[in-house]
Amino acid sequence: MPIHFHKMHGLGNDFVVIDERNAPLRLSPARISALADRRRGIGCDQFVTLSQATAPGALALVRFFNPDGSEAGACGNASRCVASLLSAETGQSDLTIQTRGGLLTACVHPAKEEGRATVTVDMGLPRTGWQDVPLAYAADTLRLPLDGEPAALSMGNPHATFFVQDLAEAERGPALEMDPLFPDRANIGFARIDASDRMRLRVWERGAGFTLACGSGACAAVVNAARRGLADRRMTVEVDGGEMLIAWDDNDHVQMTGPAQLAFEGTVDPEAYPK
Ligand SMILES: N[C@H](CCC[C@H](N)C(=O)O)C(=O)O
Repeated sequence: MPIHFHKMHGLGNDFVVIDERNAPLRLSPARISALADRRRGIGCDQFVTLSQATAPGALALVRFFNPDGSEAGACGNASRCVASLLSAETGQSDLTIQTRGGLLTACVHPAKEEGRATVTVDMGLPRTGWQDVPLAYAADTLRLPLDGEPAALSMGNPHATFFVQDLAEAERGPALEMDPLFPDRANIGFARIDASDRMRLRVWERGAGFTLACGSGACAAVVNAARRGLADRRMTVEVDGGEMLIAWDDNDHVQMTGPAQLAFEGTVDPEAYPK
């Protein structure tokens, strides 16, 4: 049976969003991977499903899948996109979504253009324990025992941030994702601090490769920079696809503000893809 999907993006980090709140689809990882394929499927950096929330007050349970079929506990850019969809559906500008990483509240700012919104998501508390990331063994998450001494934390998904002068170092991303220090693999960020309130960031995403933007990676990079005393708690993060504003508030929650854009809608028959 053909199903409806939204194709959306946040700063070029792109998503297929499927609403299965009324009819659970139970797509297998192989099928998600096939649908996410850019040549043989619809193509996306993350495949996103909305199902019935189990937490009171949440509008949907939102799950994020990488093109390799693995599941991520958090995705900042997709959270903004889903919030804008649910806001259009309900008329609410403040809303809550449930993710594997926890409950997230979002504020959808009044749209200036059709199909494009600016959204702030409270991405919650960064978790800096070595078991939170997780790491394979106890180590200081402020300076991991790896060449370049990245800092690591969880935003609901694992991130390591390297502070570099030259973004060409990002070519180390693929090998670092698989480093034995990260039993669940990790998203690997390379941040160049350009001013106390500005950084340039590239992220090699676990299960997805380089993307034009990584919201949770931007949150992690700003928190890690502040923890290391390298920059302010509020920064503009420039990624390949544009800019996000990240603020690590006094209550330690991380607020992420950026765009959410609808590209197109369509229908697809999942049965036509390998199981
Ligand atoms: N693009 C996403 C992150 C996806 C993370 C995923 N690659 C993982 O395995 O954790 C973001 O905007 O936060």
